[in-house]
Amino acid sequence: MTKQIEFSGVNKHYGAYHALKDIDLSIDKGSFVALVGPSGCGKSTLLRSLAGLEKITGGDISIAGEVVTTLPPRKRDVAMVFQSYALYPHMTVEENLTYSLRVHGVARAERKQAAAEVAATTGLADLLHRYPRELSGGQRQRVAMSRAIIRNPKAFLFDEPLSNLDAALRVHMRKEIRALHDRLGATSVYVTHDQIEAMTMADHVVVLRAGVIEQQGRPLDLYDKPANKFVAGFIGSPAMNFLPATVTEGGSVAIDIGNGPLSLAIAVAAPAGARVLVGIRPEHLTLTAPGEGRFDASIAFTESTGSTTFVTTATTPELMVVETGRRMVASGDRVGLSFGDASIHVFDAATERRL
Ligand SMILES: Nc1ncnc2c1ncn2[C@@H]1O[C@H](COP(=O)(O)OP(=O)(O)OP(=O)(O)O)[C@@H](O)[C@H]1O
Repeated sequence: MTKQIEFSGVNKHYGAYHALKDIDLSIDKGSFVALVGPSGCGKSTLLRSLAGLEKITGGDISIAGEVVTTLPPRKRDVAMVFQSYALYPHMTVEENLTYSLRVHGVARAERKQAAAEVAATTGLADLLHRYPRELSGGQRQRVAMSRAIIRNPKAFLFDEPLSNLDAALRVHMRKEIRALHDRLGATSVYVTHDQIEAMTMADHVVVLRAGVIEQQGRPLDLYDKPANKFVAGFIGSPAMNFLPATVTEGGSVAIDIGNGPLSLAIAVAAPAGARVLVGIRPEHLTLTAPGEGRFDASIAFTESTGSTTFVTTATTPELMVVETGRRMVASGDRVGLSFGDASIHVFDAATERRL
């Protein structure tokens, strides 16, 4: 695979604040990479550093084999798509699309042709004469993308482009952006705080926390083998349950919940007596009749969306169970809980690393 973008040892300080810490990241040509993490983790800073909108304070960034660390944004040949769309309100869609071509001295006829071609790809052909205020949110987002496409950049950089849209349109636009990426054979870097968006759109997900890459990999690899408690809790919805547990003499793990210690048929590489955290995803817990599961619990409350029921147990800590379909249980009911040992994750309680 050809590398299209490389961050090597990238650091960014805002005064005394260390916003990016030794970031090493390679992005394959043609791939769709999501940068995801909680507010303030540095994902926008990383994207803006790639675009040249922030000056990094250490390390290097390359685009298509060329070191661009000291180049200004316009010389990097990347196109940024923002959440705010950043359209010119006094220009029509066509003028917005062709603005960068006009600045670069491209002739009028050629500009018109380019706008018509891109508009045909993005479904804007009938809207070229309109002004941004005459468009819906989704259409404005399409104009913003079209304006990026028309420049034929080396990479598309998206900064939370869908956050202004309602839930249904967001789901639709995710597919549209991904389809466009595939059609163009583009390289895309996409910043989002929404792990579902990252998981569903990207080939490669990079999880950031406090300026550090906590883990990167294919979406389902992060789901199946989170490297630490943070990633385990961040990827997957609703979030993974964590239970305090102790490593037993035989190298197994005993959870302390419900009716006394519950031994799991797994082996961990930690000394007997070590404190660990057992992670179980809500979708890997199932409800049974009392006495027929691994342990019993009372139900604190239930929430149903019709297709799915979220059940919270009255245990310490409380557990979230996701059941598909409707479940005829109510708060106060006594139930059993079952799970397969293969679906268990174990983390060191002190370092929070996967064992
Ligand atoms: N110009 C600045 N001066 C000082 N600190 C800054 C500046 N810009 C960002 N920061 C800080 O750097 C950290 C990373 O900011 P960044 O915008 O990259 O976060 P983010 O992960 O994109 O968050 P969000 O999802 O909230 O946008 C934050 O703690 C932020 O307060």
